[in-house]
Amino acid sequence: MSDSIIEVHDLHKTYREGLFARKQVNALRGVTLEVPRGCIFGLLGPNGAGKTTLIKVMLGLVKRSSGSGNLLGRPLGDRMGRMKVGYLPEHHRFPRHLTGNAAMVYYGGLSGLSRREVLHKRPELLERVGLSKWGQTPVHKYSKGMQQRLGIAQALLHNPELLILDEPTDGVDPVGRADVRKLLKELQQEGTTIFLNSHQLQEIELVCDQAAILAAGRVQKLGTIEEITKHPNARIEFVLQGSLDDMQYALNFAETEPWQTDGDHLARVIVSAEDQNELNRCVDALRQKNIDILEMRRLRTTLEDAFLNIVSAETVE
Ligand SMILES: Nc1ncnc2c1ncn2[C@@H]1O[C@H](COP(=O)(O)OP(=O)(O)OP(=O)(O)O)[C@@H](O)[C@H]1O
Repeated sequence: MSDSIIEVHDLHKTYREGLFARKQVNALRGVTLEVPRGCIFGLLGPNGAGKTTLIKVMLGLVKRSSGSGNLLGRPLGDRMGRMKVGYLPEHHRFPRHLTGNAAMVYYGGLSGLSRREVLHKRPELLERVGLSKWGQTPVHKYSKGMQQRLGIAQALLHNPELLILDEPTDGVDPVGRADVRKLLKELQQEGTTIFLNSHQLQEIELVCDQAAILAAGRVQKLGTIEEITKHPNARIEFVLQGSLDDMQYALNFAETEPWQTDGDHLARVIVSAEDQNELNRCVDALRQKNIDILEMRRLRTTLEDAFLNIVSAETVE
């Protein structure tokens, strides 16, 4: 049996609107991806990329136009599969008059839990999300970060195997974001798989093991964060000490970016080395000239760079 918790294959979704449904929006145009059990998976994409549509199709809240897939081993939209999912929708709003405690009972009821079951689980969950002292307070007095944490607590009420969070840190300040990250890591350690849809690239980079970049309804890139941020041409940064003339002589065969030097004995230079042989050749040439290699590191692009490259390429096409 596959150990993927989500598998979707060639998913398409076309919304039809307007008079006689003449206007069509192709929100998903052949999405294929797999999410391994136990990982924190990030879905990234610009506005309108199709992220929320993908989540809704996975949950069966929106009907797909074509394609197939399964969620927790059940066909997409199947009720049994959905029962093991905790979901925090984008822009969710709690009824303003409810207290935190009452909101938990209300949402627990929507997940099919009895009041007794909710009362049993509620103290532990509110404690986990740092809201144990706020249960009696009306939700409209909560900050945005507190509301999101309460949203996560309600999504956890029925011990889901998979937690799907649509923009969980939207509008949350840096301290609140760090709290959410810590909570997600703890949940992962306890065996929960987390599917996170976020605009916050740095959040994804800090918390996710794997990610997909979605643009214009298609997966443009999929893999571990390391794979996504790997630079196509390996760039190695050297910090060198010794005679500047000798350094430049030693590396004259290599492709380098402009040198930065202190004008005396120290230099920082970035070398493009296609493979390990070329890197070894640089190191050998430097050492033959008695140059000290103080630092050597492989440069990576940030997730933001990777994202912008992919998204701008998609816009140009
Ligand atoms: N119910 C709907 N009817 C018609 N078009 C829709 C509907 N829901 C979404 N769309 C369109 O489908 C496309 C994808 O929207 P979706 O909300 O899935 O994107 P998103 O990546 O989640 O965007 P955002 O980051 O802005 O929330 C957009 O062009 C959007 O306008």
